[in-house]
Amino acid sequence: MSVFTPVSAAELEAFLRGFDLGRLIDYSGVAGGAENSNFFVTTERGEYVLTLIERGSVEELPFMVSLLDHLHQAGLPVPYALRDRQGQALHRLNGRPALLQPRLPGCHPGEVDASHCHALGQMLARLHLETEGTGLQRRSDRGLDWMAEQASALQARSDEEARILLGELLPMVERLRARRPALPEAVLHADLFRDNVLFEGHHLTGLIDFHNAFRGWALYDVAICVNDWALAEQDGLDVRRAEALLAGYAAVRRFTALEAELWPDLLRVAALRFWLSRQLAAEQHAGQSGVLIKDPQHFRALLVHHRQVTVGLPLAL
Ligand SMILES: Nc1ncnc2c1ncn2[C@@H]1O[C@H](COP(=O)(O)OP(=O)(O)OP(=O)(O)O)[C@@H](O)[C@H]1O
Ligand SMILES: N[C@@H](CCO)C(=O)O
Repeated sequence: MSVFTPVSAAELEAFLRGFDLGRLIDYSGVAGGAENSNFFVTTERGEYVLTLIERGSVEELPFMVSLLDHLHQAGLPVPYALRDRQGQALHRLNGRPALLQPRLPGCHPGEVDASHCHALGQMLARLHLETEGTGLQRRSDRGLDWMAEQASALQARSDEEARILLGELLPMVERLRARRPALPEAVLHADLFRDNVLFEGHHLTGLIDFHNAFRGWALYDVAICVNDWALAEQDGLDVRRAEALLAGYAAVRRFTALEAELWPDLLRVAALRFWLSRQLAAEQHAGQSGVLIKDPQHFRALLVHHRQVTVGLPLAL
């Protein structure tokens, strides 16, 4: 499991006394996360998730709190920071910034089908429409500049096949950095993998883990989702699931011609970002027990497949 910072029952009871949630009944560390320490907490009033933030700067947290308040008020199924008796949303526990949020119902879909993908596409487009006009601003610490730097560094310590692949990708990253195309922008979740979405059957009940959210190209978020939700058994994309996700999205927000043109590049950029971050995490946590390491090679294989992109964006006629 991935609990980097332990919390004792006495520490949690003291923390909860600041809220109006009744007494602690039970709690347990959550095994699923790879970046933060999470605990499921049951009190006399209900079920909650306590998160201790392990990465990123504290100055960025008010952005996430405001974003989740905004989305919650707009009716999207997201968690949001519960306020204590003093009205405070952000706390500290055991030396870490801490948030307490309601626990959402549902679970991560085991087997993903086209209907899950369609629902996800619709919800992603709603997220973008709800945030495109807000003043919520945050830059990603894993944007194109970071990718260019990390891809060059990885190239220098890789085998020949990876060096060739990175050699193809770096000029594309540089082109996008130089061109800065006028793609539609919104606040992106930027990490909406299957383990950050909850379903009850085919009903989407939760989007969680907004720690990577930032303002950027909406299409990049779509690409991140397609790379995970439409992944085929053999590393390429499953066309049915990819098309269902894109159709769900396009039913709520139409794609533009420029988005259709840059779609193959955005799919590659989205895969590169997670190859690089997984590679760094794998090197950083090598040999440590109890830390969930996600496979970087998976995205490298997907990038080989993405040399030829066969799924296009649906454009309204
Ligand atoms: N509000 C919530 N409601 C229900 N379950 C939640 C909630 N927040 C977190 N979880 C559960 O805890 C797990 C880990 O949470 P989260 O994805 O936020 O952790 P993380 O370390 O930031 O993860 P990641 O691996 O995506 O970086 C989730 O997969 C989910 O099962
Ligand atoms: N969802 C990410 C981890 C968190 O950024 C991955 O699968 O690599």
